[in-house]
Amino acid sequence: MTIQEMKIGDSASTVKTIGESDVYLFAGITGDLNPAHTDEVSASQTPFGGRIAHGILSAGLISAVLGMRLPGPGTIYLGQELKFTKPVRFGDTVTATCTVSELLPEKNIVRLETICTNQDGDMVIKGMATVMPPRR
Ligand SMILES: C/C=C/C(=O)SCCNC(=O)CCNC(=O)[C@H](O)C(C)(C)COP(=O)(O)OP(=O)(O)OC[C@H]1O[C@@H](n2cnc3c(N)ncnc32)[C@H](O)[C@@H]1OP(=O)(O)O
Repeated sequence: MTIQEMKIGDSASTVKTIGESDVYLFAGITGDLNPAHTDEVSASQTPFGGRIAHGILSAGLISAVLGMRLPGPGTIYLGQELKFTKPVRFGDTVTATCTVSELLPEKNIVRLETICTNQDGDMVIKGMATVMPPRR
């Protein structure tokens, strides 16, 4: 979508269950082998009581919404604020939702509220994205 086709309140989502294989693939791709994600014995001694997903793996679903749905293909990601408010555990189903909150047509820039929730409706990530939508 171009900025002219978007309006405040427009929203899009994607859903994914985050499995152990997703976490291990992400660890391998990024080199982030933090025991919080990869060592059940060590992670069982943390306040979370077991392994949790990388926060930025779940946040990647926000990028998927922006690049594939709203605004969609051709979007340039300019910035992202994130707060990780609850852990994502192996097997959790995360829904990432992006909602248009500000349109700056003179700069071709859009700001969107970005929220991820789990299958219980708990917010696991909240933040704001800044993007440049395709011009046509
Ligand atoms: C290197 C990479 C590692 C990873 O990827 S780890 C995976 C990603 N991270 C997570 O999954 C963390 C998810 N977040 C949580 O589970 C919870 O969140 C916490 C356990 C960290 C804290 O929760 P609680 O113990 O209930 O504390 P509270 O009462 O919510 O907050 C206490 C103070 O801490 C501030 N705070 C809490 N979370 C955040 C955050 N995400 N960003 C910034 N500040 C935070 C609050 O404001 C507050 O402060 P005030 O008492 O002054 O109001």
